[in-house]
Amino acid sequence: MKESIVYKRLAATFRPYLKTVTIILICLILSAGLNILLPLTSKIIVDQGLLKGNMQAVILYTSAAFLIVCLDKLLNVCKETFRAGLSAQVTFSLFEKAYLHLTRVRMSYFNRTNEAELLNQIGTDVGNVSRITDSGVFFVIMQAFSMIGGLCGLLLINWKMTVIVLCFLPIKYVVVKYFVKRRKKLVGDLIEGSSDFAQWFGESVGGMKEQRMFGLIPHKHQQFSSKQRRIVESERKLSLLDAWNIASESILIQLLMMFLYVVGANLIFRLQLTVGGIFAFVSYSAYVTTPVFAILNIGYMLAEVVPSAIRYYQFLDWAEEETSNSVTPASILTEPPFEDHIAFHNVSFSYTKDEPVLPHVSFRIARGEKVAIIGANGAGKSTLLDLIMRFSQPDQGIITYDGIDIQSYEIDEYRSQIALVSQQVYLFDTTIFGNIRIGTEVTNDAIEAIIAEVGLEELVRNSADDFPIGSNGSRLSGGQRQKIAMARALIREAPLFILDEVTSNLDTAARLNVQQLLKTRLRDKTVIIVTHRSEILAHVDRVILLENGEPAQIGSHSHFMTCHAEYRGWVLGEEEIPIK
Ligand SMILES: Nc1ncnc2c1ncn2[C@@H]1O[C@H](COP(=O)(O)OP(=O)(O)OP(=O)(O)O)[C@@H](O)[C@H]1O
Repeated sequence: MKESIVYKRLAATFRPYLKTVTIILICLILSAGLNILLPLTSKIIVDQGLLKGNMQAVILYTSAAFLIVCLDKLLNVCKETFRAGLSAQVTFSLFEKAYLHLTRVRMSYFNRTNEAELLNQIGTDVGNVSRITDSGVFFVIMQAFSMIGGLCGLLLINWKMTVIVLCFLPIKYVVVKYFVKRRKKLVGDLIEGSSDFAQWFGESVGGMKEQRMFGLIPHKHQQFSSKQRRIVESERKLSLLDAWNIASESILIQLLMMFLYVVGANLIFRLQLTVGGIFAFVSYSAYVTTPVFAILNIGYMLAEVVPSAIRYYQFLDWAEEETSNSVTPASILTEPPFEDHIAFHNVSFSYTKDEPVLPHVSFRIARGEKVAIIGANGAGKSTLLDLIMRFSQPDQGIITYDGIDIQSYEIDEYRSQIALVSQQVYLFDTTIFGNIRIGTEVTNDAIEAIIAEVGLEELVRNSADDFPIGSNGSRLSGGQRQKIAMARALIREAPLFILDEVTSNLDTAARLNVQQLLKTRLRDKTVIIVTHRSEILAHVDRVILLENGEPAQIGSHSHFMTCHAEYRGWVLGEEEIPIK
């Protein structure tokens, strides 16, 4: 992304707050105007008051200077009030945009990025980008205004000395340019290192059990050291660079002062300049040099903002949103009635080019039908469900819902017609009731009825009403988590019910419960269930068999049990082996 585009987009960030920005600018202009008067009053106090013994002039002009300072400080408080508000609003809106984008990006985005990495990336980028509303930036703007006044003041006092001040500016330009270039590189390294560390950290914490089980801690510690060292080294270099930048700036300013005092003294000795004049000149020269330093230094500050802004805008632009339908917005339908069937028409899908997971899959499931999906590990069962859920999109072919391409439905309305219990359940850190109620407005009685049906009664009876289940249900067993996931799907009363390997953690009684549900609560619903369990397969209407890279085969459980040896193996392999 070009830097010019980044600057344009950063400028656009201020567009909704033009009124606030205008008030801040007015405060800055007034403040700069007042400040320009100060060296003049000092000059008059020295030349007209102190050197001529005129007490009246001293009192009058010191009072004027006092009033100017008071007014300036009041303006500063007013400006800060608006600037702090602006800064808070910009930070909020940048974060909100990023968060809302995350809620809409295609699910495949999360395969590439873990939570820790995401939080680090968005937090760093929003923090850095919102620095454009820092007081430092507005200070630079104010300095630009006072520079013009300062230059007029210098020319009024002595043009020869003004030339010295102006000759000094290119030297600082070259020095600052060098520092900006170095800083950009170091900040880029730091961002990359932090993001790499965050990704590693997220993954390491996620696999903490495995680290302990397989004795990986020394190896992980080594990785930690090298990744953290990269970050602290970049930070150390940045601090050092800052120190050199400040030192070079101070040295250059002092050098300029030295020249000004030597030349100024020469002019005073030849009576071409007054004593008050040299003091006023030195003050005005600071008005000219500080803004130029500050304006050039803004590049130094932007060196931190730009890499973050590039990454932030790339995230907004490149992570494609799932709401960007392939059909035209005008043809989007809001209410999928699901009165008839769901069908795959020659659907192909692959995660990586030329390696189709699902090639040319076609089938039709009528309303109320119970269909099982079976296949070896990696055959594409979960992928097929993701396509139905619109977490992924087919590369070829279409999926229809009542004869209409599912992409044509408004995505939230479409998903509201489906209740999914996925293979990897995610539960929120709230109560059991809170997890079951999620996203619905059901009564406690309805929840209690579902709890009885999925076999969670005992757990609920033995735990307090406000028992928090922990992050992702960490205080529950695998089977209990699966039952909660079942309950929260059942309560949605959606016409299409999808179960992905839900029996994996369930005991015999709970599996029979699922079988029972097919005949009771799910009797009129369309059910798609991924399972290898014979007690469930025996109760479905049809089975869709997926084999790696092959088109789907459709038949009944008894048909596959007689004609498909591998199928028989999967099913019988799932039967419990009796202990002799
Ligand atoms: N996000 C992904 N990116 C790349 N490849 C993937 C991704 N998810 C799954 N795959 C690959 O796609 C294939 C099908 O995976 P899928 O999870 O659909 O299989 P499955 O039949 O549900 O397997 P299982 O019985 O083990 O749950 C596998 O070979 C897997 O490696």
